[in-house]
Amino acid sequence: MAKMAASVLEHGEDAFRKIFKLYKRRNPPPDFSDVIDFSKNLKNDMVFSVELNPSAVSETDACRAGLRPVRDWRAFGLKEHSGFIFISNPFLPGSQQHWVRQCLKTYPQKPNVCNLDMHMAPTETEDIWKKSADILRKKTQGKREPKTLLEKLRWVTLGYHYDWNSKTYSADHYTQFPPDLHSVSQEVAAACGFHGFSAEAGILNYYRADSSLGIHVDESELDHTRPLLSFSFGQAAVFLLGGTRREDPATPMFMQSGDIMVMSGPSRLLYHAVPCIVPAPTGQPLPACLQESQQGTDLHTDGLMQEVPLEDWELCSRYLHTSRVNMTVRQVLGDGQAFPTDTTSRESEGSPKDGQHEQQEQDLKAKKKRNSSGYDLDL
Ligand SMILES: O=C(O)CCC(=O)C(=O)O
Ligand SMILES: [Fe+2]
Repeated sequence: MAKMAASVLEHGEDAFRKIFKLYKRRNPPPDFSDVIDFSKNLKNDMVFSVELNPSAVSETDACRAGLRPVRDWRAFGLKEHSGFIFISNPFLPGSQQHWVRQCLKTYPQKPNVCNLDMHMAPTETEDIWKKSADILRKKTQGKREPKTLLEKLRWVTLGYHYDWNSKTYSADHYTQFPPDLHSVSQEVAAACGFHGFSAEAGILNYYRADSSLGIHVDESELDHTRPLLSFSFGQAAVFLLGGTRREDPATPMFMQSGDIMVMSGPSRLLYHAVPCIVPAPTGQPLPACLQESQQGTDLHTDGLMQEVPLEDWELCSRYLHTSRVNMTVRQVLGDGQAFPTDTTSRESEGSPKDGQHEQQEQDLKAKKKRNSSGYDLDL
């Protein structure tokens, strides 16, 4: 009770919302000095190193999935958030490019579902990459031109396709989960002690420089004993990890390209949010790990990692100069579990995966209303 009183501040604004607004602010820009940076040598009382299990994933399997040997991973936990594991970029040089291209070129393709499908015909959203590539290549910076479909892409769902309206998954809306993402998720989960993890649903989020993701908890999956995995590429973001109540205070941390987060155990159902994308330092629009060459690596020898042709990478890297892509991977059903026959029951529980994406660039009139892409706007 005392904690509750302390976290609710004057003007009815709670601690999480206050910190969310602080990092979302543009003018003056926020002070990022309290944001945990796992890529640096940390001297932070809240952070501890986590020993992963190097023998859970063979070096060959790790390499097949584009990952360094598990013994070389730098993993961290947070004292206040048991079950939360942060893995600081465990990708092999040159392998992030594969995932970026999958997110921009492959995964948005049918039969996967994206925000544009909510208000466009399937033929119009059939090959977003192809329809955008030539226009994007010719675009001149700073000039006002209509946005391409790739620039309008906000989310893609994979596997069991998340229904943003009912906040449920269902047996009858499933398409094959991408095998490469399934493999990498299985390896990461195993290294963290979760054997037999099965990637069944994915939500990919595409953030532009002014995007944010509102305060929410991911609880629509039916088995919460399975971890939630999150992979980030491109521009860095501030990630806020809160408590079990929406108003609980939140811990800010940077998520940088290649970083992986695992929310498991007690942290599986914690509130979280992404208040902002961090502006890239001037003169360095892409992080160094995305400039590592794929040449000279044996990443592409057995088929899981594909080599990204230069012309594709040019477009991907141009897109990433101002964007961040995040893939969250979920196991929806526990072993032997099935979907309930009446899917409306979860909705009546008041399942709060609300306050989803806020797209600042959206026309102000759309604010407060569910936008046509299926996201709830939060502020
Ligand atoms: O973009 C992120 O880091 C978080 C994404 C997320 O929380 C979600 O998709 O549920
Ligand atoms: Fe989430």
